[in-house]
Amino acid sequence: KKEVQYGPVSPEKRTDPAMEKWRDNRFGQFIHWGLYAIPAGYWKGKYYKGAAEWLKSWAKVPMNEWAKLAEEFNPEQYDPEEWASMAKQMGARYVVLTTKHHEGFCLWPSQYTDFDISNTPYQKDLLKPFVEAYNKAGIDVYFYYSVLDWYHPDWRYALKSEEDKQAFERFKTFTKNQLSELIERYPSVKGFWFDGTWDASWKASGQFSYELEKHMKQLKPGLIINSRMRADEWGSRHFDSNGQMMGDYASGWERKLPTDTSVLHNDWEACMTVPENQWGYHKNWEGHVKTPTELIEMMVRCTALSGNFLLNFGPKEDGSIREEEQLLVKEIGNWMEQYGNAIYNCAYAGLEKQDWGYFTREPGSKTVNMVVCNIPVNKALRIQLPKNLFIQHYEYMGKPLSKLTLEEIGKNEYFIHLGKVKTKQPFVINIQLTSEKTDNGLYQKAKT
Ligand SMILES: C[C@@H]1N[C@@H](c2nc3ccccc3[nH]2)[C@H](O)[C@@H]1O
Repeated sequence: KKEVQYGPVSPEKRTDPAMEKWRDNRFGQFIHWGLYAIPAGYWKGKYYKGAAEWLKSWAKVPMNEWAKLAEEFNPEQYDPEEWASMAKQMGARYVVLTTKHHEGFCLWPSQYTDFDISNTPYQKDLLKPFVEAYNKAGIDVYFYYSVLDWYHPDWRYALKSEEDKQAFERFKTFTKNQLSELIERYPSVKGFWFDGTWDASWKASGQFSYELEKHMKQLKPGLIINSRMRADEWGSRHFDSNGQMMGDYASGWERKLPTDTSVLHNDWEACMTVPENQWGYHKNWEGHVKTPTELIEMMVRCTALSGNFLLNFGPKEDGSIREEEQLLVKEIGNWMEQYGNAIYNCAYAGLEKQDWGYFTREPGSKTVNMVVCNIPVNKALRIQLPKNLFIQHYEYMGKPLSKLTLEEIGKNEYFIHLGKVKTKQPFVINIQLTSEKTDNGLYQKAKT
């Protein structure tokens, strides 16, 4: 065990109401919006296939040229009420919006930089109406904030000289000032999603990130901060040098999902793009665009492993939402309307995973949700229960199933026979578990 002075600030599994609400939310909307939405993946007529919010880097654009984009940023179609109503329709219970991405441009009028919304034709604060609209829709607001800042003259990737160290001290003060400013200006914010914290300079600032997390939680008790914000004094990120998670939930799951129950030890969240790797708006998505069904299954997998799923949207420069994302709002929204109870407030059910899909369960409930994503060729859904549990009741809410029959096929082992099924989306079967074996003729031989 190593001596770690600047590791976790809060306990690993907070039980306060704010953290319980974070867990209950389960499904969130990520929004990446900034100057990068203007060029949208093209620079001087050339197409760049990399992530659009990184275009400055791919096209090697000098900052004084990139910063000129602020002179044309004027999102006249920006309508946060419309965004919030779409998020509500989709069933998102929280939202994470980029206040400042790696480009350093701030969507709010910051007193600590001139590279912000006040120096654009639009001028007005974008965050205030956003926070109001989403809160009014009952959706919790979180702020994404990139430590990495390509615009700020005192940003350093590494601390190689005394000059670097002095510059980075100024940069850390700037960072603390901006974060305090965001909490003070928008006090209903529920937490921060830090990014851009992989460089040596930040890894050498473990004590600072420890004290910054403490400072922010003193400014706003209950604040929720992701593990990506943190390094310890040894440069270990997300988890300190003794493996203790820093921050309030593990946020290393970017465009990838966990596959086993080892994640259960901590709260965690996976963030996901609709195309393979685009967060900011790109005019032409290349390659595979995930379908609503794929994204629904990812969300279910996260819930089944007690994690959150954060689905990304990249609004256009004018503030409008692209067609593909509008389709997701509708399709995912329909599914959540019918089956959201298998997601919200749910978590790992404690049952052995089966190939046909996922079990989810509201902690402490006797009802287990079977979210069926892959109908077996024999149309029989296998269930293996722990030895002291039995199925007392089972039902399907919704239409696609004609009838279900339950067959006991072994010790605490069952088949649910589906009969005729017609469905295009995953569906949910509820089973009631009981701890005593009731023989109410439920276990009739299956009529297959
Ligand atoms: C949530 C995502 N994190 C940013 C990002 N930058 C990266 C640089 C290297 C490897 C992964 C990265 N993810 C992406 O731009 C997006 O904001």
